[in-house]
Amino acid sequence: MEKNAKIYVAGHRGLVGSAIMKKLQKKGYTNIITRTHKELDLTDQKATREFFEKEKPEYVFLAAAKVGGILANDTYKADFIYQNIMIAANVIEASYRYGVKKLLNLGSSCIYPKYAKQPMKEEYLLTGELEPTNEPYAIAKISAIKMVRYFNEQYGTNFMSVMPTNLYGPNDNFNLETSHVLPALIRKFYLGKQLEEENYEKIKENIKKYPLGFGLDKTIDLDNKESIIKTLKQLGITKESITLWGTGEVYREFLYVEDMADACVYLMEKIEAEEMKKISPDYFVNIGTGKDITIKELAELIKETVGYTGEIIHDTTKPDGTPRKLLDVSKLHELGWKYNVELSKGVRKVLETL
Ligand SMILES: NC(=O)C1=CN([C@@H]2O[C@H](COP(=O)(O)OP(=O)(O)OC[C@H]3O[C@@H](n4cnc5c(N)ncnc54)[C@H](OP(=O)(O)O)[C@@H]3O)[C@@H](O)[C@H]2O)C=CC1
Ligand SMILES: C[C@H]1O[C@H](OP(=O)(O)OP(=O)(O)OC[C@H]2O[C@@H](n3cnc4c(=O)[nH]c(N)nc43)[C@H](O)[C@@H]2O)[C@@H](O)[C@@H](O)C1=O
Repeated sequence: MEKNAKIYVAGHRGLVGSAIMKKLQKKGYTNIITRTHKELDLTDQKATREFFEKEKPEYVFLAAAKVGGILANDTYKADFIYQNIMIAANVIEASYRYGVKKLLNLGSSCIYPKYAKQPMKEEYLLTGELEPTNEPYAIAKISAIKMVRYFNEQYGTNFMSVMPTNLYGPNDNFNLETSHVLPALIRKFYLGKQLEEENYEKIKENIKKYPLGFGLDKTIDLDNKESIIKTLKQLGITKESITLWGTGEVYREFLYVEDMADACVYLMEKIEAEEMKKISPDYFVNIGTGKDITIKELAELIKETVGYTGEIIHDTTKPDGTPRKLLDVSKLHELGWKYNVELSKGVRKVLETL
């Protein structure tokens, strides 16, 4: 990729998109184009084609998607399947139609079967039933992977996909209704700690910065201590305890988003679709650390890091999701890339941004 190549980062304000932007700017790329969701709704085929026709990007990072944690995926199933299929279909087809040189499509580790053998190799795709809580999202992600493959096969495009594990980092989604587990737990323990120390000003600041979700932002009175305590209690956050969803017995793997951005730029710079085809006939590679922990262990790590002294409670009325989804990252290592930021360090870096 030439330093003045025209690069389009779709989803540039999101967790991954913003990290890719920072990485590209740091590496001296000077010609990056972006559009906010408001400026360009990628579920709109006409608008997407008009954008590509006008701007003619040479390289595309497809990091725009409707994304959320287990509760959001389980609640808004139609939105997750429709919006993600449309975004992928429109961007991949327009990239072919307007001659994009190379496209990197972001999938997800939840494309693999619920009970896949661990660690999961790229070839395990579509070898078993999916995890119901995020089946819509997974189907949309699998469709995008297959679109990349079949555009390459039929039209000779140079497109490829990556399958990241659970990602976290600065600029994450901290809305306690729609977020993933890691940002949710960092925020829950952080707010619990402020309650222990009666730092109501810090709590007020945090709630002004990030929505709580569940409609609570409309009902909380930030100038009333009782209202703050009552509202946080509804979210399972008190001085005495923090409530987690599910049994806490399931395993998850976590990759710091700056590592993810580094891997995406590395692959875009160094790998062509034909090389990716040697890894998988569907032109994709897993991206992760190759290490996982239980949600219980994750909660203990975050509790320690934050310095919260209360108890941990498990609300087993909430879903666990898939029992484990550890990625086999041996192919990624063969391509010459390895993760850098350990979980304990990444958690501390996120805590600093709260
Ligand atoms: N976070 C994670 O743990 C993982 C993420 N991924 C994948 O990485 C990619 C990026 O995810 P992540 O950064 O976490 O998600 P975010 O939600 O942080 O960012 C997604 C971005 O896409 C934009 N967007 C959503 N819908 C549209 C639309 N219709 N038109 C234009 N823009 C839109 C959002 O804008 P706005 O907010 O304004 O709507 C947002 O800026 C996704 O493909 C996701 O599936 C894969 C595995 C794990
Ligand atoms: C990233 C990837 O993977 C996502 O699936 P997931 O990993 O199951 O999502 P999750 O991070 O929300 O949950 C992980 C585990 O953690 C538990 N858990 C405890 N306490 C909280 C909690 O407070 N919030 C959340 N969200 N989970 C909690 C929760 O019950 C579950 O057992 C897809 O949605 C999809 O987005 C996808 O592509």
